[in-house]
Amino acid sequence: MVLFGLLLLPVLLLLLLLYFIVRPRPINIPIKNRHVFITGGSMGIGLAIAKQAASEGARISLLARSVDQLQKAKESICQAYEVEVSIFSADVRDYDAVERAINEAGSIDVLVVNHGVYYVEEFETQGLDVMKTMIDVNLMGSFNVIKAALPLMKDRKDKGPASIALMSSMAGQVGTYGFAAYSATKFGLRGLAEALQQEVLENNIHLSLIFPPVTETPGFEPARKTMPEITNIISSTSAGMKAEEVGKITIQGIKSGSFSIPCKLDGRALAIATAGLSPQRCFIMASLEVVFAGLFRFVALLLQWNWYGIIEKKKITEKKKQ
Ligand SMILES: NC(=O)C1=CN([C@@H]2O[C@H](COP(=O)(O)OP(=O)(O)OC[C@H]3O[C@@H](n4cnc5c(N)ncnc54)[C@H](OP(=O)(O)O)[C@@H]3O)[C@@H](O)[C@H]2O)C=CC1
Ligand SMILES: CCCCCCCCCCCCCCCC(=O)[C@@H](N)CO
Repeated sequence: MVLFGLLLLPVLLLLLLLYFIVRPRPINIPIKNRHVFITGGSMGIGLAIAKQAASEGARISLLARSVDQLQKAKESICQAYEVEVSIFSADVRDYDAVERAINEAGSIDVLVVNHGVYYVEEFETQGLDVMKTMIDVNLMGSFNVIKAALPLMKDRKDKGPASIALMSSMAGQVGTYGFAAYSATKFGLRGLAEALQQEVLENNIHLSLIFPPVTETPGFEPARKTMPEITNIISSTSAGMKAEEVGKITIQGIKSGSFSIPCKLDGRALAIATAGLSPQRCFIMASLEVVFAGLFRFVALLLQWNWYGIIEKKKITEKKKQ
């Protein structure tokens, strides 16, 4: 009993301390009757996020390139929910086109920067042009969207809590074989989010980063077929998800104002292992991070041991074949 009390006391003190010091402070971001603008919202994870937001009574705007696909997405949302849906065709690499679309859409309460492309291949064979495409779309495209939206977001009428949510990936927490350029873009989004949060908190704007594992989407189909076997094995460490599940978790995470939004239990462990100096609003999660950091670092080292073993074996069998 006494021993139990002695163990419990420091945990309680830690919880109490973190309850007072976590920054930014916890926040809830309402979705109902607010304007949710989603890039890459015409299919896959983006469309799933749109449907979830629509089911909770938000006004929806979708941005992507293909007008056909946007039209289909709009129809599928309007069939299921009675909400207003606007669509905008623009390439996120074209700043002027993005700015025009966003100005037409009007002040945004929740900006979901979800668009993205992924081409999976070893660094040595992947062309620089393909790498540059990923950087231009995933990273510069995200800068373009936020740059165009921020002035309007700051000027929003209701001044209620607003959100900028960026779609990263587990490959934005762990550099993964075959994902050199892609991982770089997704790690890049984290730097952007951490820095920008410090600048826009005074405007009641709150950043989120979502870290899904492999997810069944139209875009993932071709990627699955061409990815190196080692990439397939390593990325299978975390079980795949359906776009609808990621959509639900994304909206839930945004509403609860979470900075990091992992998608499953192992994702939560990975978020703790890679917490670094990122903000944490929830004192319970903050306490878990403090207590479990060492243990999850150990698990991470075991994973690296496993992955490097797999890579070594594959390279040996490849050499034997030659
Ligand atoms: N699927 C997965 O396994 C995972 C995906 N992610 C991330 O989730 C996000 C969505 O992925 P997913 O749903 O699979 O992707 P999809 O390929 O299924 O859909 C991508 C969306 O982005 C749009 N898009 C692509 N390029 C541009 C561009 N240059 N300008 C404007 N819009 C563009 C597409 O429309 P259009 O082509 O018409 O422009 C489409 O709406 C991406 O950021 C991805 O990196 C993260 C983890 C896992
Ligand atoms: C300490 C606890 C650890 C928990 C397990 C960690 C597993 C990491 C696996 C990395 C998978 C990367 C998949 C990205 C898929 C993607 O982004 C798509 N675009 C793919 O095409």
